[in-house]
Amino acid sequence: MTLLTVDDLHKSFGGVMAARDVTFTVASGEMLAVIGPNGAGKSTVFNMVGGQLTPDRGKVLLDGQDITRASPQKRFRRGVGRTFQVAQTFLSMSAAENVQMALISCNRQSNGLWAPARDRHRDKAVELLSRVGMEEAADTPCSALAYGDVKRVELAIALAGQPKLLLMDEPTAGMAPRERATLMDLTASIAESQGIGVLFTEHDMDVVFGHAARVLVLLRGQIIASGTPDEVRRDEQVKRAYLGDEHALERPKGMTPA
Ligand SMILES: Nc1ncnc2c1ncn2[C@@H]1O[C@H](COP(=O)(O)OP(=O)(O)OP(=O)(O)O)[C@@H](O)[C@H]1O
Repeated sequence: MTLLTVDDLHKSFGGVMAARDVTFTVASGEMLAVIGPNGAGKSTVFNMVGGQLTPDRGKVLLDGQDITRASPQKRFRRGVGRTFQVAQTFLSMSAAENVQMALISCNRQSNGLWAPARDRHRDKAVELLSRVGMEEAADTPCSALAYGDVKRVELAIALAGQPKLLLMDEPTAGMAPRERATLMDLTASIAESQGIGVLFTEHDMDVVFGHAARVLVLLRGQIIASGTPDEVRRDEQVKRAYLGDEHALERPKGMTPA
């Protein structure tokens, strides 16, 4: 079922066409990666879906509803979630407290008085942490967790908003290769089991070709290819776009075709 429809988006900054004729869809439960060399327009497209940027032309529909001009907050309420880094100031709080804060905020309750809030949504928070395999770390301060585990908490925080569509900007940046695969396997299985569409940008080609169901390639603001990881990897235009980085599109060792 089509969840997100992006239709003919255009965006320019002064003389720079950062996005043009950008059209694609994301289905429920599908992982779609947006890739391209630096400056290709990935963030621009991503931010037009998230609501941080308004397109000059074109439409963004979620579940058939036009959200092109909706604020990020309104999109969030309609089901567009986004992963955010656990803020430095929240690192001293436990994993559960971080998720509880997200639940309090989603439920639009005051979080000004922390003491009474401590128990609010505790069970739900632990349940969300269990979905990302972090139940046992519920009471551990995020500052004491390994980086990959903090990323899982961030995923639980994003899930607190019950997103239909999850936007992940460079989700594995700064992670070790094995941690990257674990996080993306987890994301893919949650997306599939809960019917969440995932749109992510990523520079790491192992993550892209190992975890995306479909890949969209941008170059100078335009989609130059889209398809399965193998289709995209074989595409001559894509190979040329990555010229000078001839190993970027190689299949990671031991991987079978997607
Ligand atoms: N706010 C802005 N003002 C002016 N130009 C911008 C702005 N945002 C993006 N651009 C330009 O638009 C083009 C696309 O940028 P964008 O950040 O979307 O690319 P990207 O693919 O995300 O790049 P990277 O991989 O380096 O993050 C670039 O030429 C960039 O310089």
